Amino acid sequence: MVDFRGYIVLFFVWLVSTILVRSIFRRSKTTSSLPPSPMALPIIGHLHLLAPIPHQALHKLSIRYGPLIHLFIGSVPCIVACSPETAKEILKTHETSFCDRPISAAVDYLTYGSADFSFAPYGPYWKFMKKLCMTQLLGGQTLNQFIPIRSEEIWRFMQLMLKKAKASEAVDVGKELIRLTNNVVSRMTMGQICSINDKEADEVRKLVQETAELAGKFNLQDYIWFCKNIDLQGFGKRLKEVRRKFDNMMERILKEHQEARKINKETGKDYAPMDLLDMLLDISEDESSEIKLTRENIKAFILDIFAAGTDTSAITVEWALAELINHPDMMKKTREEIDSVVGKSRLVEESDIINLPYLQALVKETLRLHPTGPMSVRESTENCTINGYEIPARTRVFINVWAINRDPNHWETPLEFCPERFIAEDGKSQLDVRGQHYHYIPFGSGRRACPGTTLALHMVHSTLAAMIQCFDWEVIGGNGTRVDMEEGTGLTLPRAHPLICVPITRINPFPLS
Ligand code: HEM
Repeated sequence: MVDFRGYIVLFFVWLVSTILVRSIFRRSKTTSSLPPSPMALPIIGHLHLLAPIPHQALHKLSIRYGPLIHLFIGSVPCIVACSPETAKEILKTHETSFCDRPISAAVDYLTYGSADFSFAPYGPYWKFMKKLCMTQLLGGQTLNQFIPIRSEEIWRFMQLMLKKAKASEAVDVGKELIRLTNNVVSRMTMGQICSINDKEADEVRKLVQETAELAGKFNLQDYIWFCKNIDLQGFGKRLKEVRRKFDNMMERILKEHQEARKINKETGKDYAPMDLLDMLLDISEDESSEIKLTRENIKAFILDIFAAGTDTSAITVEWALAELINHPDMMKKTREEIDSVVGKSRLVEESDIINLPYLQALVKETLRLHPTGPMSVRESTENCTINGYEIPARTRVFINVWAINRDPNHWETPLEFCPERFIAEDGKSQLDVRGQHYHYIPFGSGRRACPGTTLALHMVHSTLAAMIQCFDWEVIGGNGTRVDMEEGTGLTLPRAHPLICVPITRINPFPLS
């Protein structure tokens, strides 16, 4: 027994001294040329400084330590860029050194060994998929082909709101919006399946939510070197279960698609791809394709689109509505604009958006203060010098989009919600969202910027416009009129408290239905 205790004491002495030697060695080897850094703790590094909401905590640190900070999350070296100037250095001047994304154990497992697009290293496969996204999968022609899907789903959502309004029932706005965007993405990627069957749609939604949660969870195995092979938090079992369910669903849908394609071929019917899965299957069967898409690539790509494309757009609409409820003058102005362009006898459509500059400015201002990708994460692929500091290869890079979008050196009264800042003198909406201006990068910037920007803007504008055109929104809870704007925790900047409202019908553009 005494011997055993002795071994335990020896083990702890060894552990503590190893940690100290590692941290001293790490410091003396690197501190001179790295960006400023707060004091780190052994083992966890600066992890304790990131709570409760990382982008907010990092913003506070940057006020004290400057726009480029060096941190250790556990034993992983990181830098954080919190100003437009440092973001430009990383995203433009030295772009090619920062085109990779770090891959966690959970992401690697969920994406079939990083067979996806969002986390693929910057190389031939990523370039092939990016081109495909921009020209086919998420390109203008495909998005036009799917206009009926988006209008039908908005129509279904509005019918539900009408029903709630009639019964004076409260709605969890965010939850219903996620249902809407999930239906749109499901139908675009895999066809009718999910929208016909509500139970199936709910299952997909739960699966996507759990995937996002697991991918975003802090996993000790990724950050603490001696936990690398120990699953102390028990994530392994949950990951296996989620991937098993997702894989079963995808295999079933893939088989259905393949059978339908076979019948089409046999009967010699005219064939046009119906959804993204069809397009991906076409490419995977194309012998002359420069890259052969595997079944894993296809499944992982679909997962990417769900994970990146559903919550982000839904939560943006929820934040925009919350801001409008708190700013009745802006609600009135947006409504007047919609009424004057669209009238009161039909529902606003995607094609109207171009004529609604105030609505566009409103969405831009929402994306400035509430960017649903609050931090863009990259990894350096080679040694690089930024602002005179040496950034070693394999350093994790956080671009704090949330902090940059409210930088007081670039924005007047940055914390105020003011869509007018996006209206040019000629009355048109100004300042593009696509990463050309480094003080406003809600969709990131450069080669790895968001490929879903156009789809997201279509969804956000038309859903929000329809909600404003047809309903007043009476807030339940809080003080009854003002909505609490506290941020919650999560990868996509969710609200801390759900937005619960009773819709009150203002105009009903579906009188006969
Ligand atoms: C309001 C909605 C959205 C916001 C705010 C948003 C924001 C972002 C941001 C900040 C990034 C990282 C960019 C970078 O590293 O520079 C990103 C990447 C990405 N987004 Fe979006 N996004 C939205 C909607 C969508 C939609 C609708 C889709 C697809 C259907 C999508 C697909 C992706 C993909 C695949 C990536 C990874 C790209 C790559 O690694 O090359 N996003 N998004």
